[in-house]
Amino acid sequence: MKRALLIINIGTPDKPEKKAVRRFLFEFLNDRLVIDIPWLLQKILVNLVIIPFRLNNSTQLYQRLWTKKGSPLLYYQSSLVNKLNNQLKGEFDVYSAMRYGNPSMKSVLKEIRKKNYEELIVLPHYPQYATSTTLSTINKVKMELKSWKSKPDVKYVKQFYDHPAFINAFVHNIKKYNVDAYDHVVFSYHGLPDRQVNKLHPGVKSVDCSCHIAMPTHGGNCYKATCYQTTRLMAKELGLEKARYTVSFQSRLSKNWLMPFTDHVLRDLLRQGNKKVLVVSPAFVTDCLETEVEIAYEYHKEFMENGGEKLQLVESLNDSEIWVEGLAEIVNAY
Ligand SMILES: C=CC1=C(C)c2cc3[nH]c(cc4nc(cc5[nH]c(cc1n2)c(C)c5CCC(=O)O)C(CCC(=O)O)=C4C)c(C)c3C=C
Ligand SMILES: [Fe+2]
Ligand SMILES: [Fe+2]
Repeated sequence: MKRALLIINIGTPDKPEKKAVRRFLFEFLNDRLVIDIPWLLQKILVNLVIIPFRLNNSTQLYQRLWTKKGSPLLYYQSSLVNKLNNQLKGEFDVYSAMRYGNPSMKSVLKEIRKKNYEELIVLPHYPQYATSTTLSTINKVKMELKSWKSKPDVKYVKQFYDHPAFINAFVHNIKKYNVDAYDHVVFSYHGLPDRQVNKLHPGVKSVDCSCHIAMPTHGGNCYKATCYQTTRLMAKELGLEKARYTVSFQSRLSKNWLMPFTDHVLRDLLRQGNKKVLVVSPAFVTDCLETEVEIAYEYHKEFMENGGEKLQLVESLNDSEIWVEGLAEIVNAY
């Protein structure tokens, strides 16, 4: 059977320059599932407030992130897809696209369409489901497919936050560091507005729910619950006691996002005398602005300037052999 696998991540600007960053932020933040407020308010807030006020700072952050090979998110995913193409030869043709920016979903799906595949597996490259990432990606695929006369059988990998292949691959990276040599481990996830998490809590607000204690019955779709579950599974594999780690959320755009915030947690840890901290970021399968700049540069700088001795980020799965094999295992089950 002719099968295609399409791996989609969030995207990155074409260049670390104002014009390209503005174009990227414009497409990203005008998504109705990302800034999920009334239409007119979104247009005013995004285009007259958030983008104008963020642009200089975001461009500087992207300049710090950029390497000779470009943006890590893009080159790691391209390299991963090349390796997967070799690994899955004869079973799948593997493609890479970005939800915002390039390679665009539209252009890659156009290429896929020409090949008349019988089956298409779509894998939004996010371990934990969220409406602003996973659902937005799935909706965009569905929208593009609407105009196809002959459609393949499409399957969506909704999330893989608890898949042993994902957990083991991250644990493999964590074990490259001597966890016992650190005073504390922080599992830092990308944050979400409380509002988006609340929508998945019928009658209960995310601040009052118990998703951080155990997977609730509605847990499959709850980003907060799946972040905590990913952490528990990794901690179990590492033999890490509860008192030795903390879950936190980073990259907030405003207040009323999931708490506790990573920068606050790091400050508190330091105040309590934890001078050596290991940071794991399992919401990202690829290193990107949020890991390389926010954690490894900004949080690192603050931590060290305030008396910390070591703040070590565990590298993400990127294009590692263990993740190539892990993804092959995940998609082969579909
Ligand atoms: C788990 C993955 C992600 C979730 C959930 C997510 C939600 C989310 N993000 C924003 C706003 C921004 N995110 C930005 C960068 C960015 N976000 C993710 C992943 C998730 N976002 C990644 C991998 C990246 C980095 C991309 C790269 O090029 O390396 C940015 C741009 C940078 C900046 O200006 O800070 C914004 C803005 C919202 C509003 C949101 C949920 C509502
Ligand atoms: Fe983000
Ligand atoms: Fe929940």
